[in-house]
Amino acid sequence: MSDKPKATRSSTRTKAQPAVLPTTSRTTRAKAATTTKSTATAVPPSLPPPPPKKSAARKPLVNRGNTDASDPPSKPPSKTTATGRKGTKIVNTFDNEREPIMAYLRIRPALTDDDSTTSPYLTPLSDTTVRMADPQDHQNLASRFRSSNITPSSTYTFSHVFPPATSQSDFFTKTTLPLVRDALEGQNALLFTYGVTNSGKTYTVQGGSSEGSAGIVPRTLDVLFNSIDGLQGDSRYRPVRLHGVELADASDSKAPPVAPEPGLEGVLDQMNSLSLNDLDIDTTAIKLDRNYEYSIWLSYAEIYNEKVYDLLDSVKDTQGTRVNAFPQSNSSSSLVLARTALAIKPSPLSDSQDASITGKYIAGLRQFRVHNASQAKSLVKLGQLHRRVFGTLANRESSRSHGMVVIKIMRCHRGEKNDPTAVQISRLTLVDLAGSERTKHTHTTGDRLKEAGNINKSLMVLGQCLETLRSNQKRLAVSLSQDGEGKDGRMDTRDVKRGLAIVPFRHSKLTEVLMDYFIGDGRTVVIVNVNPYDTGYDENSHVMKFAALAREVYTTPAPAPVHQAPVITGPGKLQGKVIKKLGPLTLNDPEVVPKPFGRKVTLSMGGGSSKKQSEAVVEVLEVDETQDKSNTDEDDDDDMTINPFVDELFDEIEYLRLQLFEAEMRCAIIEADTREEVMREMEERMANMEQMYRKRLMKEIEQNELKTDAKIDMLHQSGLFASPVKKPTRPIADDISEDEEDEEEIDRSLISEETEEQSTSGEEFDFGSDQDQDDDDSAASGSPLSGKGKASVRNSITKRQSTAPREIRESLAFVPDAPMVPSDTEDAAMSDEDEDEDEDEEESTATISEDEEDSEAEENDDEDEDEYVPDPVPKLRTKSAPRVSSPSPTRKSAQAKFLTSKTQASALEQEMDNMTINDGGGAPRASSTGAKKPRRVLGKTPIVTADQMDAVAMAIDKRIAQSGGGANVRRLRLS
Ligand SMILES: Nc1ncnc2c1ncn2[C@@H]1O[C@H](COP(=O)(O)OP(=O)(O)OP(=O)(O)O)[C@@H](O)[C@H]1O
Repeated sequence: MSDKPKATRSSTRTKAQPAVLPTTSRTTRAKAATTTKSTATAVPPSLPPPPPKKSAARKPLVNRGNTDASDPPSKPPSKTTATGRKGTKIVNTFDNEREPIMAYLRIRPALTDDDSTTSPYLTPLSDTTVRMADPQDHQNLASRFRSSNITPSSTYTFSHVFPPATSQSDFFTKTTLPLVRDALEGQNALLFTYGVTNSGKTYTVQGGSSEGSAGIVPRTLDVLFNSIDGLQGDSRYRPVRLHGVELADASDSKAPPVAPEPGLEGVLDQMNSLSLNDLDIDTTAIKLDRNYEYSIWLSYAEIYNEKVYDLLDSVKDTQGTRVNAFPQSNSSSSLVLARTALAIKPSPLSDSQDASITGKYIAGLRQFRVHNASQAKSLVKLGQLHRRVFGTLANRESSRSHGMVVIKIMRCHRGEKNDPTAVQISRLTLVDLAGSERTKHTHTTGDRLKEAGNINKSLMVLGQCLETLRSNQKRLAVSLSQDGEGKDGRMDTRDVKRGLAIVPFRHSKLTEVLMDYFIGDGRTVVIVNVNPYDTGYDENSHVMKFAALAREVYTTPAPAPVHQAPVITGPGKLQGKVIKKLGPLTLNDPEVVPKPFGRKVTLSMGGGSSKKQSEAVVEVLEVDETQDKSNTDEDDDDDMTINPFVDELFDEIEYLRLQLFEAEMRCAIIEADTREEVMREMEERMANMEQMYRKRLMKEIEQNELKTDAKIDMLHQSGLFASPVKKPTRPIADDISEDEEDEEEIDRSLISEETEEQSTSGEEFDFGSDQDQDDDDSAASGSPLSGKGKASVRNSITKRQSTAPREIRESLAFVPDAPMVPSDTEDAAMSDEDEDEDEDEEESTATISEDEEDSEAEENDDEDEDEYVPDPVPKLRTKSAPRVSSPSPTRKSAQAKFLTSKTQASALEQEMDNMTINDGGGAPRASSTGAKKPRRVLGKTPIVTADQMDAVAMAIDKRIAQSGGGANVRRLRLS
């Protein structure tokens, strides 16, 4: 009797939320990756864990080989202590049992040519870390403006990373074999795959069709039956509900319906090749205590559209008759298949010793005792077929249902075969989750976000549950460490637990069914499947985050419960209950069939090289679970424990949560739309700006052309082109610039014209005459420059404005206002003006600010531009044209400047009058550069040498400098 398995559930297992020390290493990102590297090498997580101690009352498993090295070091198996803030030792009775959820990453290999040419966005960095970088980050505009918080590159840490080349056998050995061992030794275990569509979840769980590709489920069955070979007993009991056992009846000894119904088999066999490879057998065997007898029970459920269905139930028509003949394509009527959803119920208190165990079971889920692996695999195969018919045909592209293979292992000591309290039942649940993607191959941000609304509710709630569990565990650990102070290490966790958040297991069928695993009824493993060639970078980022979250949740692996007092249910009662649930359906009975939901699916068959393809239409009726009135007393008791107010609150929370989710989705969609709109608008604006600048450029080019034309016209009008002068005939001084040449050309031509005019009028104009003559002329005309010759010079000077140095133009051509336009008389008068007034004017000129000068320069520039279109010559003479302008400070200073300029001009004229220009034979009167040869001789035109021109320029400069306007001129020159 010493080996008799006791009711081993320790009191600590009753804690709903296992405590956990605040973890210092968040395992998600690179930071964690770097901190965990050293420990990861110490305990390679890839190694299979060492076999646990064989014991009926199993010790909690800690420090297992597959424990993530990045997690805080596990406590010793004995009572552990935590140190409070002031060093008080706190007894933490949970620490020795807790264990993080294991998360393994499996990277799918490249399957198509497209895949192999694309570079994967997932790079394994080590055995435990991967780097994920968005391949389109630099090209994709949407990713640049991504509205979500998804980063373009991240490093994630897992319990172990399996590269694409990992074989199915290797993967099974490192991830699932430890769980199979646990289950055989009486411990519950859960494994589920998580990933987007096409990432390899089904391949991982069920396997492929090639040799060696058998997945986790068939290998698990192989290992189980290899291990219990010779240890199978003929127990009088069978498992019921979650933890309970009851007396078996005669039907249990019958072979399970391992083959699909005849009619369906014919169709389905041809639809697709089945994934389970019967020839692919795993030969691994686990050494077990041979004092025990074992029996294996199998059930297969599906959660589809938030309803739970039994995949091992016979396919029936609406009359409840088993389908034996499948309609062919030529059949006039389509077959209507019906199935009823099963209810999820709380596990009765009588099934377990501990009232706080709040697990739930699928009421009415059929389970079959299987005697060998082949039988078991056939059942799984049948379930797969039913899943295809009822589930995935609604969406051929992807599995949208969660497939759940539940294997129950019942063991009892050989010496206590008839003692129901000695029976121990453990569960191993293998789940192939539906694709977690929010969308499939949608390329635009808006569409992708819109499809995000279709996220599978079950998976979302699963994530929420893990999140809540994690935060609760952290809070609990912190509270425990604080409460322990000053209490001699004793603590009461009840108060602490009252403040914890409610884990929303009830919000989805998936989490309801699996909840007992998360609250400490077994070990949990998450397998994350990723297809690194898929375009769903964002979706895969969510998957990675889910895995990271899962790794921060601690579960409490513990021995499966032994029922306290077996409910010996008579076969009739049990059978009747099952028959009531699975029996014939009558559509007229509203109680039995509350809300039938129908959909049509078309099955194709044949179509091979030799066979003709045919189709059959099957109408599937899915019925909600019945409100079973025939609950046992235990069930009723359990239902009573559910507080309706809490139920209401849950509903309210669920409603609010959905609303929040919808609102967030709407926000995200609006944000994405707005971003797109703004982008479009920006692009439009940029295009418009480009067009506008192009137009402006063209306009400027046109204007420049016009200016050039105007210049040419000027030159024409000045007679330069009319009486072309051959350049080679005149000597050109090397240091004379092009502009100066032009000016001189104009001057000479004007002087020539003037001289001709003089000669024709008989009037001799002598540049070399004395000052008296000039004075006479001045007196005759009332102005020193009134003579024709002077006028000519003046014209010449005016002409020079267009090409002369800027300062000269400034000083000579500036015409601020019409009333101030100088006439020759005014010039003379101005020259006689009061000296004080002149000084004032000069002063005001000197105080012209830089800005004003600039603005004036701009004005002058504008005026210059104006002068070119379309008749330049009159424009040059617009000095006398009246201008209307309102006086302004700028204008005033401009006027002052004009007066200065005018003074300068008068002085210049005077200077020029005083100059004596020698004839061709004479030497220049003033020459700073020495004597130079006359440039040319034009008829009777007096010859002006270069030296004379230089002398004139120098004189102008000098004069301007003397008159005080030099500062402005110099500034202008500088500008
Ligand atoms: N490790 C692997 N080695 C070889 N082929 C693989 C591997 N993983 C997946 N595949 C192949 O990739 C394809 C998609 O895999 P699978 O159907 O398992 O994806 P899934 O995630 O289950 O998709 P869904 O969610 O739509 O059911 C299949 O053809 C499968 O054979």
